[in-house]
Amino acid sequence: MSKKPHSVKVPTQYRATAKILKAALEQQKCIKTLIFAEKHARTRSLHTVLKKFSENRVAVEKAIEETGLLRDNPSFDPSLAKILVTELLFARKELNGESKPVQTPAEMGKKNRKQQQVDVVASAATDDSPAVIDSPAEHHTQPEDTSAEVFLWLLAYSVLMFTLPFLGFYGVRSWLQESFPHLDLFTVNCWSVLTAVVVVNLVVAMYVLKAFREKPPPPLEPVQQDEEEEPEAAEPKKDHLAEALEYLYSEDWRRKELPADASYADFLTAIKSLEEDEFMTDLHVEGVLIFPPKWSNYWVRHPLVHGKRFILQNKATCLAAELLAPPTGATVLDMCAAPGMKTMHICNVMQNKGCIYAVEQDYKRYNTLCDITEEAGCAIVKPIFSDALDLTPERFADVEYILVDPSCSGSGMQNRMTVCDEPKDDRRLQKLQGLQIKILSHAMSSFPNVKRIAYCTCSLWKEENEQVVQRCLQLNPSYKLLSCKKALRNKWHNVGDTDYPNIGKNVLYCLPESDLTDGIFLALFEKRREGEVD
Ligand SMILES: C[S@@+](CC[C@H](N)C(=O)[O-])C[C@H]1O[C@@H](n2cnc3c(N)ncnc32)[C@H](O)[C@@H]1O
Repeated sequence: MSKKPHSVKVPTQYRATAKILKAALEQQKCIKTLIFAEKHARTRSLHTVLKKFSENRVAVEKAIEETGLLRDNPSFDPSLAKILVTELLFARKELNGESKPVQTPAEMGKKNRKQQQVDVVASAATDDSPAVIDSPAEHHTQPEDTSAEVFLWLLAYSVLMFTLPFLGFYGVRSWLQESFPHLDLFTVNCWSVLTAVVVVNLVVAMYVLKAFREKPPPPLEPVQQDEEEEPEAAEPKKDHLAEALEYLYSEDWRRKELPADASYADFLTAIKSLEEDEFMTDLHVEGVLIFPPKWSNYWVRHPLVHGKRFILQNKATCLAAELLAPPTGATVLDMCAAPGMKTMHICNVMQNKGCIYAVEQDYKRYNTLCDITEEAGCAIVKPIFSDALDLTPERFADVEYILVDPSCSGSGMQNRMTVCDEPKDDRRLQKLQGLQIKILSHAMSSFPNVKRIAYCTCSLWKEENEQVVQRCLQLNPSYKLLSCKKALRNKWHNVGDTDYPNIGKNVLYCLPESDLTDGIFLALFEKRREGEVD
């Protein structure tokens, strides 16, 4: 065993990951919390290696055991050994750095790839006292009894997945998600496919919330748990997207870019083939970032999402504010606002300048609307607890832009059990349609200074969409439809049913199977000028 005159340190990333693993195993602490409390490391790579370890724990520990890595090197940190072996066998399949503890398994890994065998070699107990134990190439990554275990798990899993659908009760899917949070969305969605619910793996979309608060939120760095001091108030940075991109690059995300003249088909092809560590900026909505579906759980729990620096929002619903396009300083009425996702996005589009009346008739939901918009620092939002049908022209004479997003069947929502297996309930649809027509028609007839109205539902039924539009145009001839597709520079595919003349081609559908978003319907109306006819 030779001592190196100058030891080379194990890379911070491995040491940090090993530290987290140790705390998680010994103190039963939540890995996510530990990851985000880790100051100096790239949280996403920590997440990847730790996830791989938890998926392959049996195999990793078996490999360490059978090679005698820890037995022969008692001072080797067991957590570091687990991380290095995981990285080598199940993650990047190579190790960074020149330190002896890293170098020896790395060389071994090369040999291993050639021989298709696991040949974990122990290195030094510490950086300065490297010990190399060359083990014969007889240890496989998946020991036989592990395969048997995997087989049994798969069998049990398949039985569960094939049996549950026949139980046929609503909410099983959400029960699965709540009870087994480690099942990722893909797994849960696979189960839903088995139940004949058409669920696609939707891309993850989020946008960067501009710094609204007088005192800007902390910079885009992982939030420190034990942070005591409030960050210094400073001028908000101008380009929030650039700041977000910088943050993502520092976390090893790669941006996939398209040529400026890329079509919507090109865009869809590109997002379908996003690599695990790639993201894209959206083709239609400025500031929206698109990630592969597998990262949905990661982002849902991310501190920057919790801190409302990034707002996770289905891309389709971001189109409402994009199409309404109120300029900075405008006066907007959001007639059915809670919980406030679109209100917040409109506020972002307006750069928090102007005024947004956000109306909600359900008290609990109204409170959520108040909380969400306040937390996000949306200073221009004025929440109003009221029935939208009671709003009077006198009080809202200044309104120029209106969003109508009424209650609907929700048949386009992908996270529900009700997508395709729920029979069409004509009576319910008729009732909903009545309310939708009332609210949209009230928007069109009651406010004298309105320029544009966006109507949207998360339903795929024509009763709530084309038919509502048709009836409201009949009742309010002072309005005309604008082409949503044109507003998206023709970079869109799915429009409405052309059996509704002058309506189908102008309205827009987002469809899960083709657009990888929730199922959403959108229509855009403009007030005619004096004497204007078709
Ligand atoms: C589809 S949700 C709106 C989602 C919201 N725009 C968002 O993006 O977060 C419909 C909301 O409208 C509310 N609502 C329904 N009818 C209403 C009415 N007549 N006046 C005010 N709010 C109404 C419902 O209580 C519900 O919260």
